[in-house]
Amino acid sequence: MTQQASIGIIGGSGLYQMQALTDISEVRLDTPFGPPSDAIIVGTLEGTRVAFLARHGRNHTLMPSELPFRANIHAMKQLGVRYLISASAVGSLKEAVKPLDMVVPDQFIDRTKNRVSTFFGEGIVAHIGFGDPVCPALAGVLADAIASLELPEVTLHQGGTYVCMEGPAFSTRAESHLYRSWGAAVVGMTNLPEAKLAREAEIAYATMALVTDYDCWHDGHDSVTVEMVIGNLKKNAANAQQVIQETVRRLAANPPESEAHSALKFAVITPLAKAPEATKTKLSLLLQKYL
Ligand SMILES: CSC[C@H]1O[C@H](OP(=O)(O)O)[C@H](O)[C@@H]1O
Ligand SMILES: Nc1ncnc2[nH]cnc12
Repeated sequence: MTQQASIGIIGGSGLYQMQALTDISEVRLDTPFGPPSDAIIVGTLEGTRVAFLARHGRNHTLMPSELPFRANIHAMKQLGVRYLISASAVGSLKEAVKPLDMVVPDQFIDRTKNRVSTFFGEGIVAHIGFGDPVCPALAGVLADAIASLELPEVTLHQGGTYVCMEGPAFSTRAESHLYRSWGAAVVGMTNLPEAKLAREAEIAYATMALVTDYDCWHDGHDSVTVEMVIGNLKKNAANAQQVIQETVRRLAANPPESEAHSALKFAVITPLAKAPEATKTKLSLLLQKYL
C-alpha cells in the first residue's frame, strides 16, 4: 500500500521518535535529491496518518551542514504532506525567553553559508515569496495548541525571529550579542533551509522551537553545551509530544487554508514549455499542477 499522510513532523535534536504513533510503517524513500535523513515513520496519531522524520537521523549522525534538506522535503511531498511541523532545539537570545519555554517563530534571519535551499536551477528558475517564511495559519494552530495545554513552567512566545547559523560550532559571544542587537529571539542551525524548501514544495511549515539554553551571551548562565541542550530537551520531550498530538488533532479537525499551498503559482519565471525535459522530470512532483 502506498503510504500517505497529510501532516508531517520533523524532529530535531533530542526528538528522535514519536511515542504515541500506532499502526506504524517504516518507509524508506528515494528522491531525485538522494535519500532523506532516515526512514520516515508513518503512523496514526489522533486518528490521522502522520509522517515523522528524525532530521539528524535516529542516531543523530548528520550535522546541520550535512542534512539532505531537499530529500527530506521531497520525501514528505511524496507522502502527500500538506502541513509540516518542525520541532527544534534553540538557544535563547532574550532574557524573557527561558530554557524550557516554547517559541513559535514568525521570521528567520539567514546566517548559513553552506546549504542548498532551492529545488530549482538546471534550466528552471523560480522565486517564491518569503516575506512570511512561516505559514501564519499553521503557526496559529500550533500556538493555540501549546496555549491550550497550559504546560507547567512553559511560557509560550508567539512570534519572534529565529537566526539560522551554519554551525556546527555554537556562536561566538560577539555573534550572540550581534543577534541580540538585531532583536532576534532564538538561534538554531536547521530551520531556514527547511522552511524555504517547504514553501517551494507548497507545504505549509511552522516551527515549535524548544528553548534549551541562553547561548553564550548571558552573564548569569553557563554557555551552551550539547549536554545542556539534550538535558533540557529530555525534560521537555514529553511536553513536545503532547503539543504535536494536540496540534495534529486540531489540524485534522479543521485543516486551515494556507497560501503556501499555491506558493509556486506566480513564482516560476521560466516558460515551462521551453524548459529542459530532464529538469521538468526531476521536478515533476512539485510542478505537476503547472505543467
Ligand atoms: C545539539 S545542539 C545543536 C543542534 O540542535 C539544534 O538542532 P535541531 O534544529 O535539529 O533541533 C540546532 O539547530 C543544532 O543542529
Ligand atoms: N545556542 C544554540 N545555538 C545554536 N543552535 C542551538 N540549538 C540549541 N541551542 C542552540
